[in-house]
Parts: sequence; C-alpha cells; structure tokens
Amino acid sequence: MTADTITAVDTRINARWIIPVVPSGTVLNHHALLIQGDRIAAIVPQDEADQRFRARETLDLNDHVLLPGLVNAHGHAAMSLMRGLADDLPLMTWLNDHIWPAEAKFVSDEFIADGTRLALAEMLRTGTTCFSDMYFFPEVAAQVATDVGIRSQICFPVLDFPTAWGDGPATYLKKGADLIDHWGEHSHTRIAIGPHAPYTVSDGPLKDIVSLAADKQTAIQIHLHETAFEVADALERTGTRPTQRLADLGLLSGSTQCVHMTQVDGSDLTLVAESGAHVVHCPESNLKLASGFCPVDKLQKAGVNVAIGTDGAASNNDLDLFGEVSTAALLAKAVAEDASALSAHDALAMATINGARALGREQEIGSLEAGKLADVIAIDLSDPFNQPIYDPASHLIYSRHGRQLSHSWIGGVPQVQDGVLTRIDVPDLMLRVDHWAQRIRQG
Ligand SMILES: CSC[C@H]1O[C@@H](n2cnc3c(O)ncnc32)[C@H](O)[C@@H]1O
Ligand SMILES: [Zn+2]
Repeated sequence: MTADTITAVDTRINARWIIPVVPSGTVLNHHALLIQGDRIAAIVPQDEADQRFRARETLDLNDHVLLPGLVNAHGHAAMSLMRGLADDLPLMTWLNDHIWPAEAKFVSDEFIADGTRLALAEMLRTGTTCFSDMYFFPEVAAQVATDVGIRSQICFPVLDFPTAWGDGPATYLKKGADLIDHWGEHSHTRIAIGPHAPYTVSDGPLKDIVSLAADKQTAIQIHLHETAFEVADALERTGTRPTQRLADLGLLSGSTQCVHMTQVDGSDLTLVAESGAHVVHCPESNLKLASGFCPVDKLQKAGVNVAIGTDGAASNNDLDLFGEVSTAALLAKAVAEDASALSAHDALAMATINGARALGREQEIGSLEAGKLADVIAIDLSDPFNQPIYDPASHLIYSRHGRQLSHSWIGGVPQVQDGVLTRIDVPDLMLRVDHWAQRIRQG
C-alpha cells in the first residue's frame, strides 16, 4: 500500500461494536468509523482502517457500542420546566385544570429559551441528536437548538384560541410562514406546522394548513386519537372519527406525523397506511396519562412507519429516548400478545431510522452509513451489570443499565465527551431553572 492510497480523515473511532441499524439486525465487531467534515467517510474493520486511513484524531472505545444518534420525534421541550408539576391525572384534566393555566401564566420567550435548553441538556446526555418540538415561541426554540448544534424539526403551534404566542390561527399561520421562509433548507433546523389536535383546531385553519404545507413543502405534526374520549366525543358531535375528518380535509399524506394513535380501528388503519402518514408512538406519556395503547405491531404489519417520541417532560417525566424505546418494546409485546413483537433491533430502528423517515430526513440521518451525516453516539457497556454481552442491542433495550452514554457527535462535532456536555453551560442553566422553579412554585 503506498502513501497516496491513504486517505486523510478528521476523526477515527475504534469501537468494540457498531450497530449501524441499516442493514437491519447487523452488529459489527472491532470496526472503525471514520469521519471527514460533517459526514461518515467509511465504516471498516480496524485492521483495514490501519491500511487505508490516517486520522487527525483517534478515539479508542474498547467497551462501547456505536449507534446512530436517536431521533425524538415528538415533544414539547420547554415543558421541562413543568416536570412533576401535575402528576397522576388524565389528559383533559391535566391540560384544562393544570397545564394550560400554568402556560397562560408563565410562558414567554425567556421561559422557552431556558426550558428548551434544559430539555436539550437532557436529550443530548441520553443520546438524542435530532428532536421534534411543538411549542410556543418556536422562533426562540429554533434559535436555541441551532446555537447548541442539535438537529431539530420545530413545529409552530396552531390552535383556535389565543395564547402567549399570538391571538389566533391567522396570526399563528402568518408567523409560521415567515419562520419557514427564514430557516429554509437549514442543515440542522427545519420548520414544520403543528396543529395541536383535531379538538382544538377547526376546519378553516386545518384547510389553510393543508395549503401552506403544499405551498412550502412542509411537514405537519398533530396529536391524533390520543384517547378513546377524543374519538367518542368527535363521533358524538360530528358523526366522524378524527382521522377520517383529517383525511377528508386532505391533511393525511406522507408528510404528516400522527402523534399517539392509541385508538385505531380498521378504517383508521387503512387511511393511515394508504396515505403514507407516519405514526409517532409516545408510550410513557400514554401510560402516565392513562390515554391508551398504540397498536405498534398492527401498524407496522400494515406497512405504517412508526417513530417514537417522549412527549413533554410534564407527562413522562423524562426525555430519555432509550428508556422510552425500552418501554415501547415491552409494551408492544403485551399489546400484541406476542413476545416477538418489536425486537431489540426493531426498537433501535424505531428510535433512529424510523424517526428520520418520519421527519423526512432518511437520506441524511438515522443510520451509520458512509456518506450520511456523522450523527453518532457511543454507549459504554463496561459496567459489570452489563456482563456478559451476547448481543449489545439486547442490553440497550432490555437492561436498565445498558444506556451509559459516553460520547456523541452531531455532524462530526462533539456534543458529549466522556459524559460531559460540550456546548451547554450547565451551572448557568441550573441558576435559570432555579429561578423558574421559584416563580412557578409561588403560582
Ligand atoms: C400547541 S403547543 C403544544 C400544546 O400541547 C400541549 N400538550 C402537551 N402534551 C400534550 C398531550 O399529550 N396531548 C395534547 N396536548 C399536549 C402543551 O401543553 C401545549 O399547550
Ligand atoms: Zn404532545
């Protein structure tokens, strides 16, 4: 081998295991992942890497597994400041009597900046490298996410009623359209439309949303069929199931992300599968609010792409996507009454490539493949509680000790090094969080 066949790269990571997610079920042993600029240059056996590459920096992760960064496909980031504020309540009581009054009182651009940063600290420390958000002051959340360097889909909210962000649907849509134009095709930050739910957005604004999405080629994310009450109430008032109503309005397509879907009859399944719409499963929020069970196995067998999200920290109460997908794997088996439903490798796919697909970024992220963006995480499996290791995917999903994140990179940029966040000033953040906690406690 001559010097001119050696390729210079920025970073070489030697890992004990690599789970690239694509091809499905693969575990590579003693491979190296090479990063050049913001992309993965190659994934090859370590002895081959010795021959073919020279790296500016090399990291030996001898007890670690490398994975694609996780995609948290649904949440309300700044609700981290309301973690534990109102527990043990069903959805509509939780929203009407606790969360919406608290939001009316406290939400501001400053609240969003601090709450979003707190959520990013938690998500980055637990392996998320791309998240979707649906909350007020989306221009602030978009800026915070971009400054930190995490990838995001920021859904601007649309509701029939006034909020701290605006006086009604026309204002939300005008501000949202401006945001879409402002961020364009940004490498990290994308804007999408976030009609809150069928029960809070009427037909007029939903039709305007369909037009805006077509005009700007923008995704739509909506809470849908979260509870049996939502469906029963809609049937009583209109004679139509919410999913059917959205389909009639032209809102279901391959650019639509339906969050929750705990109620799925045969007609809903056909509408979602045939439209190409994605489902975002939020198992822990659904369990905590006693909302219901999403039939993940049935949806996947019908060809529906199912991604995963934590929902907000006020209904979860954490933003750890590894924990979420572990819950999803266990729950899927119980709901399907089939222990083979949602295997460990399928669960990892749900938290990575399925999320990337739902957000329209499957070509760029969601798996470790040469040419894709270098969004990579490393999990340390050296703890005795993780021994022995037959398949690292098993520990990541089924062992509560299998999620010790040591490193992460987004577009080749280190975000976590030896468990420490590189781009968030945690002591300063804690002072801000304490200030909000004192205000919220006083009511
Ligand atoms: C339009 S901004 C988002 C809005 O949604 C509220 N919210 C948080 N979690 C849920 C959920 O599980 N179902 C419905 N709505 C939810 C949040 O408090 C904001 O008001
Ligand atoms: Zn939600």
